[in-house]
Amino acid sequence: MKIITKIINSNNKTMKKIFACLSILFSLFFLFLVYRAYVVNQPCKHQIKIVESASKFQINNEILNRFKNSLKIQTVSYGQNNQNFSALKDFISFIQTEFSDIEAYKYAKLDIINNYSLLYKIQGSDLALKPYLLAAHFDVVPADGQNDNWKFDPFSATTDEGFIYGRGTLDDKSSMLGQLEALRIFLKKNGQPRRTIYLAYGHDEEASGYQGAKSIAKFLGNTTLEFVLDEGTMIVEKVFKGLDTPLAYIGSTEKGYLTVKFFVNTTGGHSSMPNPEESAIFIVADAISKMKKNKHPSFLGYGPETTLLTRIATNLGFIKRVLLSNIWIFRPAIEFILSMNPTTDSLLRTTTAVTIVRSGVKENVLPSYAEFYVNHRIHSLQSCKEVLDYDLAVINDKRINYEIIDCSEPIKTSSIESLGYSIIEHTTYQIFPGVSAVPSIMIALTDSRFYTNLTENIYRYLPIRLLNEDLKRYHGVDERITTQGYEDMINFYYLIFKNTDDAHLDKTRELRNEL
Ligand SMILES: CCCCCCCC/C=C\CCCCCCCC(=O)N[C@@H](Cc1ccccc1)C(=O)O
Ligand SMILES: [Zn+2]
Ligand SMILES: [Zn+2]
Repeated sequence: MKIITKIINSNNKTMKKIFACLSILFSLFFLFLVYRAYVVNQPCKHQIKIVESASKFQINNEILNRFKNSLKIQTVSYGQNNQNFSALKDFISFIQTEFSDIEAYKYAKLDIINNYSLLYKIQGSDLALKPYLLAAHFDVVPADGQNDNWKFDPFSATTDEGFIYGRGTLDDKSSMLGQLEALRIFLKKNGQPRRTIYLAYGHDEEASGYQGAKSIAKFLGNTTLEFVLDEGTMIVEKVFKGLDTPLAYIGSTEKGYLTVKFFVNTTGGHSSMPNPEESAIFIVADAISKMKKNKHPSFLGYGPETTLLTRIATNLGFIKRVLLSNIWIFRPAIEFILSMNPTTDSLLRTTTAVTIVRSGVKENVLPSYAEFYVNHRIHSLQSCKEVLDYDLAVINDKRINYEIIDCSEPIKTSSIESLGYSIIEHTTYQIFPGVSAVPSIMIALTDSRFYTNLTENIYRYLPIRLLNEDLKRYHGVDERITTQGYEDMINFYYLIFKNTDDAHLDKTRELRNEL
């Protein structure tokens, strides 16, 4: 300020002219940034929710108890080919008993794929319309981690203050049971659908999906689908400060996946004569520390997160809207801010999580072996190989070996102009008025990755409203869903069946015009 005052008060006309020109240029540039934020970056038609909300069904105790009973069956996956197979069989019997009417429906067929996965097909009346597929899975992650102190037994399906607590309430039994309840209502009210429906329920999604969804995809062979809707991101409030509008994040792309085991063999010995340079544990600890300090690079401004953040900008206040509408110039500042929140940081880059560390056999023995597992979620602009090469460069220690445990390349981004996206968006506005939909990045893997040969239109989206702090309940403690949330889910899937049946390709634009 002192410099500006000095220039204004000085007799130096040249300085004054330069200052005046710079002030004009800065003002024009600022106006340009504001123009881009408020004129160029408009809430696109997708985000204008003028859709009438639909009449909703009330769920009764029978439907609620059926869902709760499904949660009590402990269909736990511990790893590939390491599952509670008897519980999976019990669950399949439960579903076949509780939804025997669907299986018996004259246009319905149920195939049990690879012994444990389920594929329902409801034959549509209009063979000119492409079928579509709703996916879910009924296996769950364990709920007995060392520090898992649940409020209630994770498999008791206890109801408390409007919430149903249990492993699988969010991930992913609610969508499976919700779809089946909605289908039962749809068939009763409307009879045979026009468009063929597939319901694909995997039994090992939490153990990679290689036995379940991958086998379902193989069974479907050359079937061409209009779209796939699987579990995924959801309606989340307050993902970051200043974002008060609840946004429906419809995952139109999915990050890749790479798990690498790094390990070292050294000489062991008596712990009374330790050599730090030869310590297997120190060697892996140094490697882990290097990985912590060297996150994978941010791709902000180059990947699908750019579209997402630019759309989010239209729901923010002035400063944040100007910032996020001009990522090209404010990239470093935006990166710094988004990197501080694990959820938003996961949009920017390939994430690195050290999830297992093993070494040692006895407290007075120097271990001769140590290993650690790194789980990466790969940004859509990277590949498994690039991520591994970066890890090896960061570790930079020839003593450390590696083994690739699992790898899945990022999935191609699906169009948001498709019938499938339009219907998911439209249905969201019908069930969740006041919500704005944005195409998002599915930061975890879903079974839908196995369906890329059946359609390009794959969306990962769970129709549930959560608060940001609820996200840690996924695979975490006190996973829960409100009874209202489960009711909304059933109504959402009912309208998916109805809207998909009413809309056909040339109606996409009509649907769009309604938005
Ligand atoms: C500003 C943008 C914010 C975005 C908000 C949405 C944030 C979403 C947060 C969490 C996503 C919930 C994930 C729900 C589905 C999880 C599916 C899952 O658990 N998949 C497993 C599959 C797998 C893969 C390999 C081995 C075993 C299992 C996974 O990804 O770990
Ligand atoms: Zn899941
Ligand atoms: Zn999961």
